[in-house]
Amino acid sequence: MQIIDGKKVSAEVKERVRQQTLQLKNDYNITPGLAVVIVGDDPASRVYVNNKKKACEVVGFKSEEYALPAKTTQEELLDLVKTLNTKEDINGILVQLPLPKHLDDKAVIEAIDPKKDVDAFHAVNVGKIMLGEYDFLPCTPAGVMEMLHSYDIPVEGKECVVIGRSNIVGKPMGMLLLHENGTVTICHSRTKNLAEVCRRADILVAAVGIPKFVKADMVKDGAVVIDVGMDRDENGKLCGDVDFENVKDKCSFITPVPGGVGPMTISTLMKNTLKACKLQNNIE
Ligand SMILES: Nc1nc2c(c(=O)[nH]1)N[C@@H](CN(C=O)c1ccc(C(=O)N[C@@H](CCC(=O)O)C(=O)O)cc1)CN2
Ligand SMILES: [Mg+2]
Repeated sequence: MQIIDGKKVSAEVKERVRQQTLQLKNDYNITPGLAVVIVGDDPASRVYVNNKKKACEVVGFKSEEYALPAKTTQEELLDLVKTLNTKEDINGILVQLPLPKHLDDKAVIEAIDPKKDVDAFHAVNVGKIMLGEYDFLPCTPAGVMEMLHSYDIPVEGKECVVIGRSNIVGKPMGMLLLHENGTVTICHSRTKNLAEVCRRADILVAAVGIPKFVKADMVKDGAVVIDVGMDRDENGKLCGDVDFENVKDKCSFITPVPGGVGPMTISTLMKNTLKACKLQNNIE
């Protein structure tokens, strides 16, 4: 059994982005810029936003934070997004989710210029992913693929089971596995015989949002288990969707929480921002 080290792979990705950013600066005197928008004071969102700004510093990007109060109106938020769409020194716009309940996240995402949508949440980018002709990939699923590549884990012809069908993770995750010729099943709360379906998986991706949901009897011997969960256990400790301690010995590879998929989400965001900058400047 091997534990997939997301921190290590993420650091490698960021180092590649840093080198390319240096090159961009040398050749064209251009520095990629990312705008990070956070509304309200959700403590987890604050941590993620800080980590994104830190990552920008590491790779040599400019970052701008727009921290808006929880009572911000839909109109105010849309106005900010529209302003950022036209800012020349901003190549990527990221609105941290979840937004406070009174705000319509769909409308906000659709207001982002697709060329600056470094989360790849906009319908135009989602459509391009479906067609396999994309500029950006959504950060978490693309981070998972990067981990599989980094550990030379083949997808072609494998039984891939994704638990969860969110627009952010489950659905695009299935699509990316399909692009690499995996045989993909997406499970959800109405799936019958879920444990049986999961036991078929050579690659099992858990993105349900329920702490320690995946138990040992749902995992085939030698499976690759990827845990996208970011949950809290009964003691309030950070854990994933996989019952790691009881599952790990059945796996060939497994991702831990923390230190697995989470850091990959942020390094993919750096890749996307660099790509957005290059595309907007007609480079490559
Ligand atoms: N606009 C977006 N909103 C959200 C996204 C997203 O990709 N775009 N994803 C998640 C949150 N998220 C990034 O925004 C994210 C979550 C977790 C991590 C991470 O590195 N986690 C660490 C543990 C951190 C901790 O101690 O709490 C780990 O797993 O090691 C990074 C990014 C929802 N919103
Ligand atoms: Mg809402």
